Amino acid sequence: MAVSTVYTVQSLNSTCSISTPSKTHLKFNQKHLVFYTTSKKTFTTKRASDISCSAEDKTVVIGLAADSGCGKSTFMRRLTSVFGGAAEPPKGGNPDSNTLISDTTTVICLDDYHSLDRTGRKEKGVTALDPRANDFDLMYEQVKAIKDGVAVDKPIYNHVSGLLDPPEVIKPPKILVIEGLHPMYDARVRDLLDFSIYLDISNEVKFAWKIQRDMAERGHSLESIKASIEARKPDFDAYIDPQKQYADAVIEVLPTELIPDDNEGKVLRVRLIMKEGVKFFNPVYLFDEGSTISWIPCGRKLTCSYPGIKFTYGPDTYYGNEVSVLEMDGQFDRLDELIYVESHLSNISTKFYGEVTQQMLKHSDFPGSNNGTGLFQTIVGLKIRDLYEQIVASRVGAPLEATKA
Ligand SMILES: Nc1ncnc2c1ncn2[C@@H]1O[C@H](COP(=O)(O)OP(=O)(O)OP(=O)(O)O)[C@@H](O)[C@H]1O
Ligand SMILES: O=C(CO)[C@H](O)[C@H](O)COP(=O)(O)O
Repeated sequence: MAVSTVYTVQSLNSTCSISTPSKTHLKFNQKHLVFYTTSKKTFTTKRASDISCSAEDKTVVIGLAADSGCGKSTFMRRLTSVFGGAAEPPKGGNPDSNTLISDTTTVICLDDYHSLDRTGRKEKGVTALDPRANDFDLMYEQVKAIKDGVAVDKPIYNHVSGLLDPPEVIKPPKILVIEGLHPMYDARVRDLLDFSIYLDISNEVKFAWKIQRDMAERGHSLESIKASIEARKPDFDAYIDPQKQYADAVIEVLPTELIPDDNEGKVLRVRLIMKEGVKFFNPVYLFDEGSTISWIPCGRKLTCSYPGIKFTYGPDTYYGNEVSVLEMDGQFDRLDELIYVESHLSNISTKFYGEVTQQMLKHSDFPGSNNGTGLFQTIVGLKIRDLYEQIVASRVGAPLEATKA
């Protein structure tokens, strides 16, 4: 007889209210929770989306969207560093796993939800950016399950072989980051996100970064890089780029305006676009919240060589939403002097004076450490830590969801 039970899922961190026969065992198997009777025979299955779990200890889910080669991995390294501890692939697992696990965070790559492997995409004539090459039902079911404290068997897309490998177990972490092409594409997945970020790299800059990586590190020719960018563009414009309208924070990377007709693409103008009114997220500001400010910090306290550095800050609208925008054009000559800039920024969610500068110095070898990309990625990392801590604090004392009769 079915009875309503408040069920603490074994070895997981959540309490779920599920209608089951008493003394059943639970296991998450791809899209479904499988209920076993004590004799271990499969009794029934239930979709993860039909289960309600208590808020306590629920995984906080962060979405990071960007095209390939746009700095997601670099951003992830900065983010996990803010929480301390190294992020590593699952121990003893598939060496080609795309997952990175640290004490606090688990980063999963949404490429793992490609439903078509490399050959399948070629046969069907679709790119990996096309929604038809991705399994959004499974993505939703599994992210929902993890958020509810249930471990999942997540598939692995192997970038070396281009095949779908056997799945790996993902246990619910404190913070789950879903990074890739489509974290905000499917409305159901989007609704699971506690915070979302879009890395918006302009075509000129994307091209320069791709050349740097794929020519220097992967031996691709200039023509093949150009052809790959061109081939992806229609699907990028149709399916990836529109996600930025949903992001709580966008890091936009553009060519500098400090050098007239610059075509080198080395000096960057970076804009941190922060949505107003997002729960647990207070946008960063320069000098005076809500004002419009233009600031050139170069002089006695900040060494700047040509073309210098310019900050701007102010309110704006972005896809119909009220936002605050902090912009940095130019690059730092001396990273230790960043403390001067840091001391003029507010709401940066540091735990001690100079934490942004410390993080930037710690990872001075990461790409973008001398400009706004590194600075704003570090700040967003600190804001995510703050958001996580606020969510956890808000849950203390939150009542368990009532058991359904
Ligand atoms: N802020 C930056 N400044 C300059 N170059 C950068 C920056 N971020 C990334 N790059 C360049 O772009 C390349 C790709 O960066 P990264 O691996 O972080 O991107 P990704 O989005 O994770 O890529 P993929 O999805 O293809 O694995 C780096 O090797 C580097 O050459
Ligand atoms: O856009 C991508 C996401 O990073 C990749 O191109 C996609 O995952 C397909 O992978 P591969 O190029 O290895 O077949």
